[in-house]
Amino acid sequence: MKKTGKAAPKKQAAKTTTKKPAAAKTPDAVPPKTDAAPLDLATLRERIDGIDRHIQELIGERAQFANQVGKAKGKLAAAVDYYRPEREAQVLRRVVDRNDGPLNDEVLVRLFREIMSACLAQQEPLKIGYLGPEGTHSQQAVYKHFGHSIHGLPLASIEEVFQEVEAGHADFGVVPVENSTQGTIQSTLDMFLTSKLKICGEVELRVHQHLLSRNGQIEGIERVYSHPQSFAQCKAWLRQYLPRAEKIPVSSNAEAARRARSADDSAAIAGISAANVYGLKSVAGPIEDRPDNTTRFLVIGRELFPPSGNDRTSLMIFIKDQPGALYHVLEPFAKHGLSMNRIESRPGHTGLWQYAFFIDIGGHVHEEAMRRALDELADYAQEVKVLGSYPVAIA
Ligand SMILES: O=C(O)C(=O)C[C@]1(C(=O)O)C=C[C@@H](O)C=C1
Repeated sequence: MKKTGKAAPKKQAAKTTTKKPAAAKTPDAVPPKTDAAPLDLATLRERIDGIDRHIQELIGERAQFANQVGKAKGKLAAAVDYYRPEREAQVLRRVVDRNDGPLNDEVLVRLFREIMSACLAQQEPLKIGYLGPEGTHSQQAVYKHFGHSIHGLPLASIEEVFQEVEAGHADFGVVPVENSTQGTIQSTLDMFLTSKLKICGEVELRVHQHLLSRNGQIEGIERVYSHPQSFAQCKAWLRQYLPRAEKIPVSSNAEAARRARSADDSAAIAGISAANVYGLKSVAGPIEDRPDNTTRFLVIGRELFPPSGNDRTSLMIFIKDQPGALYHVLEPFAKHGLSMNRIESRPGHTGLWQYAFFIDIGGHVHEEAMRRALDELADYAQEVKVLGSYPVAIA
């Protein structure tokens, strides 16, 4: 959101107990007009100093209560046992509901996530595995979901992220599962064919790609490194501006940035955070062909968490080889008022031409409607695996 730069101060410590009208949610909402003369700079800063003192006291107080909540949970073994994604989702939804501007929902959710992240890290920071190296969009997704008070473990592959969580070396993992421009990341879905891990969260990240190079100049660029997904997201831009440059696919955008830093005639397509990590300059950006380019990531862990009130369930279903089996498998969800957001089939690795259906349904497996639907479809399914029930992504 663009700040308005208007001098009028925000209502001081406004308590908003009622839900705001929809119109007030516009990102560019300006502070209310008053007849009072604008305050001078020194007075404004004095007010800000006062508010900062107040915010700091409240954050300290909140951290103390969070610590007591931790103690009330009893003597638990590790940070992962204190983490409650369903509670975090409820806290953040309330933040969104209360938001009266001028900061937008995304900004406020980010600030509150950081506060909860710091509160939780008082016990011990969570260890989160992701597809590294540092500077990837996966790392950004980790911070968006868990805040910065965590210990990030950059790993070499999606498979390794699963392995490290399974082995208990990481508390959770964050893996990309689909992109709005490029579709499913099949290697992630395939991991669920054999993995026992549960999906315990989802993160949606607007992905902005930049062309990065050592000197920030487009002239003289002979080759471009990037992950194949990122090349595909920037196809039209590359065709227009660098049609003759060699395109070299590598394992991650961060790896592309690492290579581009060693020669002036090379560039990388990567997120802007890779520019900071690898000391590169932005030649152009954002350069993705679709401005709403978004990647959805899954948070994987070892257990299923209780409902948050607005959840999604991911299932993997093998159907019986008989007429109408897929129809009968899907019918109970419609009957019980559960909406299906996504269906995808992948070779099941169980026999020739056998397919696994990956299905996302609104609701949680601990809820009655979902339990009934799962009971009813059992007759037509060879196998049903609940991959997880988790809070729907927030802002
Ligand atoms: O409510 C809890 O169970 C807490 O531990 C507190 C808190 C928070 O800061 O609000 C911290 C970590 C949990 O993941 C959820 C919430």
